[in-house]
Amino acid sequence: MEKVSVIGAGSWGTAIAFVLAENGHDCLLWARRTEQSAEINNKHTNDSYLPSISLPDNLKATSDLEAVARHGDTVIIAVPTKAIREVCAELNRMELGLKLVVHVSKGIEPDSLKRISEMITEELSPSKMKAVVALSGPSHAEEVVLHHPTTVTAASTNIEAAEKVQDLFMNNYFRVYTNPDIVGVEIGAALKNVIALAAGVSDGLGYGDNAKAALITRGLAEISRLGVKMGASPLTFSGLTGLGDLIVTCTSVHSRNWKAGNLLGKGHSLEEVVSGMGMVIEGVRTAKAAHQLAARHDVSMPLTEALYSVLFEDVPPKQAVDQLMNRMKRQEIEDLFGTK
Ligand SMILES: NC(=O)c1ccc[n+]([C@@H]2O[C@H](COP(=O)([O-])OP(=O)(O)OC[C@H]3O[C@@H](n4cnc5c(N)ncnc54)[C@H](O)[C@@H]3O)[C@@H](O)[C@H]2O)c1
Ligand SMILES: O=P(O)(O)OC[C@H](O)CO
Repeated sequence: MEKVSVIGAGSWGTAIAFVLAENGHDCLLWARRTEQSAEINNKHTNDSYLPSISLPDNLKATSDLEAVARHGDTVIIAVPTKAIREVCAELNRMELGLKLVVHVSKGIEPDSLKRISEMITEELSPSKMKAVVALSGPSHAEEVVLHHPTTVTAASTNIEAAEKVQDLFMNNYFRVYTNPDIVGVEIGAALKNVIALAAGVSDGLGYGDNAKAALITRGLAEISRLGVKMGASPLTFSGLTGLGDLIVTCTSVHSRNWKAGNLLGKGHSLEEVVSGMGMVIEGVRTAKAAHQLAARHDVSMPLTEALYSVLFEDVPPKQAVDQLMNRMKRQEIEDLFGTK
């Protein structure tokens, strides 16, 4: 059994730590607020994020970031994308040994257009990091902690590191594959949130399953088109972190991105939706990055652009749909991996 650190006690960090502790690992979880770490240690719950769930007794938490960072040979970062650099900069100031760094976040940084593993590599000195692995896939925290069968992918150019993460997590309800294509895995993970927001908008407008199927399949086409231009393998997008995560996030009642889109489709403002959620809606910030990436790589991403116009250009959702449906005619397959 291994010592593992998890940084971030939101829904996903807690669920990840839950799996590790159930696998018998000595897992220490960092919670920002001391009341939250006390709740995890004393009551074995984290009610603000995973109500009515009993956490394993062997799962321990603290609000001392340095103690958590030092604890494990493997350090898992589970904070929203916008907090990745800040957390890594703090880790970089600490006296730590060489760590295997895993991230479980899903986003792209606007302006720099960096993927999460790129941000981590920029912020953490090589003397602190053996390798970086992205753990990603169709996985809602709420279902993992009910032991519902879940499949994810550990992605790294360092295949031994990916296999190490696979071994840490695998059990009879959490199955982990490996993939060397970390570019494809991180692009799929980030951009599915943008399409899930659009799927929520569609449902909020009262559209049905035809529209949802169109969003998933044409969303996958534009994600793949961009990803391939960025150096990803096209095959990754038909896997768990592409199609798999797109399906779950566009259709699950648990998805914060879908819920946010649904409220937008029903006429709520972005400010209302973001302030009411109380948890991260990664797709909002990623939509900005995706809009910038489409321009940088000269790739057509009509669904992403439509969602962007609803979020940031005050285009009413119904008008965005009309514009999408009235675009110039295209061929379906030729369009898939073409440049425009
Ligand atoms: N919730 C899920 O089911 C799920 C599944 C897979 C991946 N993810 C991804 O995991 C990441 C984290 O999501 P989550 O669901 O746990 O979010 P969350 O909103 O439930 O929790 C976020 C956590 O990060 C902490 N945090 C926020 N800002 C911080 C900062 N500046 N510095 C340090 N800590 C900060 C918060 O205190 C909280 O503990 C996201 O990128 C999300 O897309 C979530
Ligand atoms: O709740 P969401 O929309 O942030 O999605 C959570 C996970 O990414 C689903 O795989």
